[in-house]
Amino acid sequence: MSTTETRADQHTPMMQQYLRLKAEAGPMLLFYRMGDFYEMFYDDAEKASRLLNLTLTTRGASGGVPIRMAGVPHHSVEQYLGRLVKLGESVAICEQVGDPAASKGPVERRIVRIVTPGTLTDEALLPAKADRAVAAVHPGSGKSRGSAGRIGIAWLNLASGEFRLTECAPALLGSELHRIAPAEVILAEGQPLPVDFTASISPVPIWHFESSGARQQLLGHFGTDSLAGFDIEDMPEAICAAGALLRYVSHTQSQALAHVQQLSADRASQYVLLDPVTRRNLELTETLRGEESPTLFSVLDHCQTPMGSRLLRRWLHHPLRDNAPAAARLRAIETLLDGGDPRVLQEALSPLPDVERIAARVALRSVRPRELASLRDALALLPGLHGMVLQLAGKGSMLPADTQARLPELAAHLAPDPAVGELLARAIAAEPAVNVRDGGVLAAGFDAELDELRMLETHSGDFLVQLEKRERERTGIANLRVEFNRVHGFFIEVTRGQTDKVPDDYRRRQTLKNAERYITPELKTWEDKILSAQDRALAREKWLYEQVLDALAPHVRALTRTAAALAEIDVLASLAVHARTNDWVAPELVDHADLQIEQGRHPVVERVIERFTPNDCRLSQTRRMLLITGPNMGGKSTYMRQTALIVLLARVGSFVPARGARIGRIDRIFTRIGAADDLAGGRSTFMMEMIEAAAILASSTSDSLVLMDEIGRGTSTYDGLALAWAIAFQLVAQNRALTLFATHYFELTRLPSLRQEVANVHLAAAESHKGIVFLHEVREGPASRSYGIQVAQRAGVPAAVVRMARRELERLETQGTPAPQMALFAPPQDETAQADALEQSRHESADAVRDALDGLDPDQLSPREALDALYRLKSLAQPL
Ligand SMILES: Nc1ncnc2c1ncn2[C@@H]1O[C@H](COP(=O)(O)OP(=O)(O)OP(=O)(O)O)[C@@H](O)[C@H]1O
Repeated sequence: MSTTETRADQHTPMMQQYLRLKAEAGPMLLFYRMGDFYEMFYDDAEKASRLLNLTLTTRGASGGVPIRMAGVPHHSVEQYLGRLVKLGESVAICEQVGDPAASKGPVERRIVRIVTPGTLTDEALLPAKADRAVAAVHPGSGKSRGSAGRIGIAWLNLASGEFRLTECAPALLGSELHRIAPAEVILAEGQPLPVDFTASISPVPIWHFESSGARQQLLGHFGTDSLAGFDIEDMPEAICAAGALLRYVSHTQSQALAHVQQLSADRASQYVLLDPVTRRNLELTETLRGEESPTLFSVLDHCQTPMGSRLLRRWLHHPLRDNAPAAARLRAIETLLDGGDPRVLQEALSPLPDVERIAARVALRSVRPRELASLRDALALLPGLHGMVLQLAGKGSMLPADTQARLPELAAHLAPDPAVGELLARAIAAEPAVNVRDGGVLAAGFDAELDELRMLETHSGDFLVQLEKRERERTGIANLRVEFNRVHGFFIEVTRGQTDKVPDDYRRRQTLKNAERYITPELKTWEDKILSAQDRALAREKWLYEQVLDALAPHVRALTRTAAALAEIDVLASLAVHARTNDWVAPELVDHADLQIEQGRHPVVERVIERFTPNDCRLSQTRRMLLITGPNMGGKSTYMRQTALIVLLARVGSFVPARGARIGRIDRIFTRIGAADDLAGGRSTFMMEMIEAAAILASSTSDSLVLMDEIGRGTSTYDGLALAWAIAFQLVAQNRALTLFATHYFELTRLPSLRQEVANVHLAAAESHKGIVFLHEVREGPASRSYGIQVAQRAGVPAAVVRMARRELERLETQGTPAPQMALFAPPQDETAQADALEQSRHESADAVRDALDGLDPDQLSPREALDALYRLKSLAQPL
């Protein structure tokens, strides 16, 4: 029976309290604190026992039905929470807040924290090197002026305080979500996410997205009268999303979100657009197999701090369209390299803790004593680091003054108000305890009252020794002992044979088998004093800790800025070190969407291959497409990917693996590489290929970089060839995109004779007596042959099969090119004849379609058969 089916008055008072809290928690799991455990009941118990492999038990009964129960010990709760959020679950944590001694019924309990996959701030639950944002998506009503068809997105990274918003066309929602990569997405109830994206979905009432309420939420949080100062007024749908998001996140935290102090807009024109497929194909932060390395991020990440690693990850996913900010980063890296060895800077950064997340937890008042101690130690190191960065910036001053401003700007944030460091140095013990409740967190000398209470404790040892000595003398009992245990407190223990010597003022406290335990008025008075001193010391420490947090609160913003500067310096140093060790160069950033790469290499493959062959790549207004031919395994994909990665790195503001590079303003990078089945989505490899090609044709511009690898190979030769030809033609003639087009269809190498912006290049291979040798060199002109059979031979295909293939190839080659292909690629002057032939075949195919339709009964078809029929009809309708 589920909780809702049982009448509330059938329950014990405790269960009534539980059900009330459970109603508040809604669909989330409720962790209900009972003593040393968090218990779950009913359906929650069942679900948690399944997800966490807990033992399912029962506790009492309600209306004759046993109540199912499962629990986790409170000391290991973080570990269980970690597992649940990984599974996409949210948990409401309910604690005892009342005083057990003072309460008549069950102790008062309250939900004090809600843990959701996108609102984590606890170090134990967060990945160190990746952000975990929560986003709200608001498919606009179109009611707001000028926002028809726009989708509003807002996202918040609670562990750093970063709060942003943007708007996009519905077609770009997938790209935007993959860029932002939230762990959790908030949507209005009943509204599905209109794109394919894996995240935990949290529905909220639809009115949370309502415009004026959402604005009020934001104004209330930021304490402003208008949103004008944020420069976001042109994004009405995104403002609705931001309001709903802030409401949701505030609800999950028991504290105000004091560190969320800015709301800024991301505009589409800021970044080079990467669609989800391209992000995946280029293996920026995850390999195609879903592993963490080797990726562009894994080879570049020499960051010393987790905040640096997180920023580098963000940079790689946000290449910049404008030259100025990317150039500023480049100049900073150059300056670091000119100034000496950037590894010295890395050494100075390495002891630093995660200041960004510590600052956020200060704001959320959940910071732990040891984090404050590490913040204190970090602040003490900052003056040295500040001097070092300024000195490096000064040394590298060979460069023009305006372009190297980034380092001094960052250095300025490394000198926060000294009051913070001083406060922490005075307040926090050198090595504080893990939890404030354990005591020993505040430093000696910070508070006179605490010192006095602690003094009482310290002197208690002396007092007990004195007392024991005195009592032995007074009673003549030589083995009398004064001791303490948690249950009975202080006592004087006398062995059984000596009890007749005990004076009258001894009161019996406990009888053991061989001894009696007593208390005396003197010991009792002292015990009261000491125990209350301990309690008071703990309470005082707790209070003082809160005072320290209050005093730190106004500095959170500055600390966050310091953290951001540290992270950026860390990333710049990491890129500088990588550039120096791998012989990378600074690219020149230019305005036109041109690419000139001299002796470029693949940043990841060059790390795993002993002798990587560098290659040039030139694409410009007059040379817009390279048709790349060459044998399988010849290096076509590597060449294309390295070109895209070099462009991306340059747009990020990093050095690049090449001897020289001039990279222009690119608006988007598109890739159609490799085969990706979407069996779950019911789409075949060929279908996926065409969907991706359609997207590229629809959106690429003359400023886009397009990589097309073997388009059309997933279908019959003629279909594939025809499609590849038409797509290549369209890309160069209409889209005018900068395109690398790798193909096995030699017929395509005729395209340059029709369009002068297209050039043939090939990956060279040579045949020796041992078989084919791949040279991996890109040379002008088309490949002379495909070497498919030689590659198969090298791959270990049986000799008999290879022999048979050779014979078959010879036969095909002597037969010459089949006729339909000639017709297909006839030069444009044959257009009239072609038009007649087309007209004729149209009539024929219309008849064939009609016949086929007559034979179909839609009610009798399975979805699969319907799809097959649709394909058949489509191919019939295609004029031959
Ligand atoms: N420039 C290079 N220098 C050295 N080795 C290279 C180079 N380019 C590629 N290789 C090596 O050759 C292998 C095959 O490269 P790649 O996958 O790019 O070939 P391909 O032409 O795209 O093959 P296919 O047509 O079968 O997809 C790579 O795994 C890499 O080890």
